Amino acid sequence: MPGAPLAYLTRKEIFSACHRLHSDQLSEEENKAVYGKCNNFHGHGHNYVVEVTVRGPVSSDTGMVMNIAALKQFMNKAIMETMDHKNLDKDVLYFKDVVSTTENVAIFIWNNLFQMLPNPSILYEVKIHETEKNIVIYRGETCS
Ligand SMILES: Nc1nc2c(c(=O)[nH]1)N=C([C@H](O)[C@H](O)COP(=O)(O)OP(=O)(O)OP(=O)(O)O)CN2
Ligand SMILES: [Zn+2]
Repeated sequence: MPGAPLAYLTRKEIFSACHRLHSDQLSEEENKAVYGKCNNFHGHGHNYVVEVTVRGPVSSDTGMVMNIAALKQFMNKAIMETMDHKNLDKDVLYFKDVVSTTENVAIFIWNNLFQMLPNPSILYEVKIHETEKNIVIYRGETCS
């Protein structure tokens, strides 16, 4: 809709999960050197704060970019049902061979939502606060 106002809509969800940073591509020693305390055998947990942003025209009919109720449902499926109160490395197949860094969790969420959204082109950003201090943003971009 050329000329329609373009707005950014963000919804936040919080999920609790545990993980261990460990790569099968590395030796035990290399894992300890690369991941330090995060490679501890029994793992650790986070309360991940996820912010999903969609971007699109504000419909003159509904006054919405998309219904937050719909975004909430998609995020429930893409995030809460798949990862809340789970062990990412043992309960989520995606992380069987992918290291459960926050970068990869953001990519996983993006991929899930991209497949679910009726109009995936409005998906703009997945932002994850792994801790108070560690934040990752993914926008579906690839390096050229
Ligand atoms: N590039 C990444 N590096 C690290 C990630 C990650 O997802 N991507 N994750 C971790 C660990 O999961 C860890 O739990 C977080 O590390 P850390 O910074 O030690 O956690 P805190 O912020 O709580 O520690 P502070 O001492 O308060 O900084 C590590 N690296
Ligand atoms: Zn961690």
